[in-house]
Amino acid sequence: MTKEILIAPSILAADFARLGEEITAIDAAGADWIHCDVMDGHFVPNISFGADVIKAIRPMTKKVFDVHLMIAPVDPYIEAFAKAGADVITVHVEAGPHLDRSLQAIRALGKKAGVSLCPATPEAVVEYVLDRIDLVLVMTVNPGFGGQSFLESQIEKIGRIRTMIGDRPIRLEVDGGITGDTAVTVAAAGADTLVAGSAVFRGKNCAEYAANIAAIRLAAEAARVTRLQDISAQALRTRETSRIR
Ligand SMILES: O=C(CO)[C@H](O)[C@H](O)COP(=O)(O)O
Repeated sequence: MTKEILIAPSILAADFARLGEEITAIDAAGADWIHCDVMDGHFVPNISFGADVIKAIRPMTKKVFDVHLMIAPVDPYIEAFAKAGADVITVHVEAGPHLDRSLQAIRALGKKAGVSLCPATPEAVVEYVLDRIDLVLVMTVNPGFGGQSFLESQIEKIGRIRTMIGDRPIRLEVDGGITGDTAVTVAAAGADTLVAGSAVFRGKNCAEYAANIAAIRLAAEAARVTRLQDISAQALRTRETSRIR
């Protein structure tokens, strides 16, 4: 069953010159998590910020810091991000070399562990780490830049991972091109945690950030409820059919 929708604004789209104020603003605007995109110019073709920046902004909010590491190698840096104040640390399947080892290292530091898949990566790998993770992050754009268009090709993958997760306490997060419209699509497919950069920070101030977050949440929550009702109705129909036979 999908959990209630969480909205995680990506600070990649924030005004870096006023990063502290931007964190305070999205906190007040109703962000559930703060999504931090760490890029190394090697695993992805862009450089964003590192552990020192996360440490500097950590005191600005009590909200969960959801740290998405788009870096390779990743293992030598996991501890630095844990110490900087990350609550959830997500690593890429493609970053290697040993995904299982990276996930164990994150949990050994007392943090929640996430695994992320680029758009062209099949989901089968998730099955082998289900007991090591708290989150799966499906990239709905190729990682590296904000403001890209949502890739429809990921919708079925989201649905298959939802089925794979079942009732486990694992969040299913999506990242890239999330707007009010695509929020409906991903929540209908089973996503419960939505990262949004441009669609939140295109606002000019806290009130506009709040309106943008609320619009995405409302759209996604309605789709989630419809999805759950459809599943219940289908289960009921299956029970009725088997009773009649
Ligand atoms: O991880 C990312 C890119 O690698 C960004 O978080 C993602 O693209 C969100 O930005 P937007 O909502 O503007 O698409």
